[in-house]
Order: sequence, then C-alpha cells, then structure tokens
Amino acid sequence: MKNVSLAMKLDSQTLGQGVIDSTIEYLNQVPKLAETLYELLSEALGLKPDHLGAMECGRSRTFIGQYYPPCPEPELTLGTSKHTDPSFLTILLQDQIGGLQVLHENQYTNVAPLPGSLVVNIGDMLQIISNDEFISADHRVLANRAGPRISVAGFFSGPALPGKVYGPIKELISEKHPPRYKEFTVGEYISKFFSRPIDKSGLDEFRLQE
Ligand SMILES: O=C(O)CCC(=O)C(=O)O
Ligand SMILES: [Fe+2]
Repeated sequence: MKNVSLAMKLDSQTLGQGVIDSTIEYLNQVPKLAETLYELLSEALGLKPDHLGAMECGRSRTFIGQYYPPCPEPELTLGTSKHTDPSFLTILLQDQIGGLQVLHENQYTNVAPLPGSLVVNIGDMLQIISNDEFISADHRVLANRAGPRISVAGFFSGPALPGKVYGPIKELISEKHPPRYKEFTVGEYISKFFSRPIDKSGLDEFRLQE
C-alpha cells in the first residue's frame, strides 16, 4: 500500500493517467507473484507451502526504476557491475534492449528479454536462510550503444523494523547439515551491503567457519 501512495504522487500531467494506473496495477500484482513463488520455493525446500510467507520474507518491498543512457563506448564500462542482490527475492522487469547477464557455469550468459516475461533472482538472504540450498544469482548489466534501457527491480525482503532475526531455517538443520551462517537482521544485512563495493559479496561476512 505504501507503494500505491507513492505512485499516486506521480504527476499525471507529465506521465498520463494510463502510466500511473499501470504502475499501481504492477505494484499490486507483483507481490502476489512473490507470494506464489515463496510457496513453490518453500515446497522445494521440503517445507509447508506457507513457510517462507510466514517468515515474512516478502513483507518489505522496494521497487527501483533504473535508467541506462546509451553508451558511446560500451566496451570500456558496464551498466551495472557484477553483484548478487542482498534481498530474499528480486522480480525484475527489463525492456527490449538487453544487456542483463547471469553467471552460469563460470560464464556470463545473456538473459535475453522476452516480451511479457519477468526475471526472478534468488538473493543473498534467501541463500542464508536456505543454508545454501538456494544460491543467490551473480549478475551484471552490460553497457549498450542502443538505448536508453529501462528496468524495474522489485526487491522482496523481511521487515527491517522491528529488527526481526533471521538465520538458517531450523527444519533444514541437522547433524549432517549444520548451520552455515550466523543470524542477521534485514537492516544489518542491507546496511552492510551499501557500505562495501557492489561487487563484493556480503555472504562471507555471515558465513560460519566449517
Ligand atoms: O537493470 C537490470 O536489469 C538489473 C539491475 C540489477 O541487477 C539490480 O537492480 O539489482
Ligand atoms: Fe541485481
């Protein structure tokens, strides 16, 4: 609902009512997709479908619109440096320009834009609570002569306030699968993410010594 009130402040003179209505609709629908994805991901972990939802892994939502101007010398730079998202889950809408790449078998591979499709990334915090059952996606965006390129990233995570404590899910821990990470709060994880270079993963800081 916070997102909706934000969108309401958009200037209908500049954007047109159609853009505002679509934005509000998008901000209302994407969290429903996140809920469904959390049900499927819970089941994939062998947990009850409502497990990740009950942990409030989608409670906090941040949508960021990104604008990449055309670049005259794309081979000299990147649109976004390599990184993993700190979120639990990211749902990304990209336009037709392309440039998004994901690290797959040690190679950056194009995530080609498909009309009507969304890209879903596992983020660091889901890797931690799944105790490495899920691995956060290393990705980057190439710079492009064509453009501008526009993307909208929806980051889903747990409540930052009050500081709810997360850690590897108890049901996934056993003698054979000891916890690999220490506990964290979302506020702590995110503020550490912003205090280090984007290409440096935060996972190491929370990993327990084996
Ligand atoms: O612009 C994109 O396609 C991806 C941007 C991104 O990786 C991010 O916002 O975390
Ligand atoms: Fe990202």
